[in-house]
Amino acid sequence: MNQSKEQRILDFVLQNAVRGDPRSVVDAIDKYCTQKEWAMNVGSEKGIILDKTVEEVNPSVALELGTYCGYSAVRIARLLKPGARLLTVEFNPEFAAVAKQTIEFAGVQDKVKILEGPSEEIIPQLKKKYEVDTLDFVFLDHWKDRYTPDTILIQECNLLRKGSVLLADNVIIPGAPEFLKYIRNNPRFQCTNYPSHLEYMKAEDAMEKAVFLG
Ligand SMILES: O=C(NCCNC(=O)c1cc(-c2ccc(F)cc2)cc(O)c1O)c1cc(O)ncn1
Ligand SMILES: [Mg+2]
Repeated sequence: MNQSKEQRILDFVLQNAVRGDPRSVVDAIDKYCTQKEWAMNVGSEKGIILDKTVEEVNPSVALELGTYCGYSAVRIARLLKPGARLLTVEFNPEFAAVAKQTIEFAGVQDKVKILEGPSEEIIPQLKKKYEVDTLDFVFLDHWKDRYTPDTILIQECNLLRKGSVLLADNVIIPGAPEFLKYIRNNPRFQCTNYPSHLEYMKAEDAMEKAVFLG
């Protein structure tokens, strides 16, 4: 049966990264996707914006929507303090299976829990089933037309607290125009735009940070 691109990326990580070294896993994926096949990881340039935001927030509980191969889960988890955790939601079972192996190879599996299923089903389970009180940090990187409904759902489920930080990937390409309109016109969020580029390409992209004001 033909290997998927995501399987090829994982194989490259297993062959070229160092087990237990998250940085080497991130670098191996970036190398493969630069030299061999493009893939929708947040990438190294936007990855620095992600890193800085995670370091600034220093979350105890972080949520990622859209795990894909686990690249950003490894980037986030490697920066978490002892006892902090990342919950990452992936709808696609093949992606989730690859991400699990990437996360384990990087050695951050104790900090990361992959939740398989549609975000609209999982978000309402976070408090009771996954023992979440509030989310300190949310990275939105899943289907771009889910950014707005899931941000509304997260608020309806009372998962944000004063100072919770949302960071959204791809607000220019593929684009999340409705999300930008929603979040920038919502007085309960303080927004900041971070211009960047599409992963592994020259095309312009950007990330949007939104701090919940309570
Ligand atoms: O999360 C799910 N898909 C990936 C979302 N992410 C993207 O679509 C994405 C796309 C691009 C992108 C940019 C330019 C281009 F020409 C093609 C793709 C870049 C990115 O950085 C992304 O993050 C998903 C799957 C599924 O089956 N069900 C529910 N959700
Ligand atoms: Mg993305």
